[in-house]
Amino acid sequence: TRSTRPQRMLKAVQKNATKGNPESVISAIDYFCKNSEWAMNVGDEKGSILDSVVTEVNPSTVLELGTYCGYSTVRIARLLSPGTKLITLEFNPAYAAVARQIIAYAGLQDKVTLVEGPSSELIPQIKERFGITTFDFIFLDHWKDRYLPDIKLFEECGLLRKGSVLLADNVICPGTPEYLEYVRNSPHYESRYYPAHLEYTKVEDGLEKSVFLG
Ligand SMILES: Nc1ncnc2c1ncn2[C@@H]1O[C@H](/C=C/CNC(=O)c2cc([N+](=O)[O-])cc(O)c2O)[C@@H](O)[C@H]1O
Ligand SMILES: [Mg+2]
Repeated sequence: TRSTRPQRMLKAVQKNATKGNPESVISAIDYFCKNSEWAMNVGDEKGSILDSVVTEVNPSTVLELGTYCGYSTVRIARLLSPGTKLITLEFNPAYAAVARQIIAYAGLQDKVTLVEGPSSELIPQIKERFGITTFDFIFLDHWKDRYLPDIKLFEECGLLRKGSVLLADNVICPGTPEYLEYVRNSPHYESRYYPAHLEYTKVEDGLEKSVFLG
């Protein structure tokens, strides 16, 4: 049967990137998406903003929602200080299988815990399963209608502390209007929009950074 786009993306990484070199994996995926097939990775422009926020926060505990092929997982994990690991949630087993191989190709498997399953089920289990009390940094890039219910789940499960940073992809395109309205109007968050473009296109999109105020 015909291969899937994630499988073709993995082949492009194995062909064009250098094993153990995260930068070359990122470049190989961006090249694939610009020259072969568009794919819903955060991309290079928004990826640079992601890099700067991760560097600024320098988090000890990190959560990503929506691994997909692991592009943003690699971007984040490559910046974490030694001994820090990130947890990434992905409920599609086929995507998770590709992501594990791309993360391993980058040599970052020891800095990543990929958990297969839906965020709604996994978020309430995180404290006991991974010994995490609160997250310093959370990257949201899964189904757009899950952003709002999942941020409320973070609050209910006590996974946020004063200063926790949430960074959300696609707040303009495809758009997450309910989430934006919530974080921009809630007295419990200080929110800021980073304008950019939808990955590999000229369409407007951007990232919303929201700091939990307690
Ligand atoms: N509740 C959940 N728990 C765990 N994993 C979950 C989940 N919901 C979705 N996922 C996974 O997260 C990824 C979905 C991303 C949706 N992004 C998108 O739909 C998207 C679309 C465009 N676009 O259309 O231009 C551009 C973008 O940057 C995008 O992120 C997929 O890998 C999916 O399996
Ligand atoms: Mg996205």
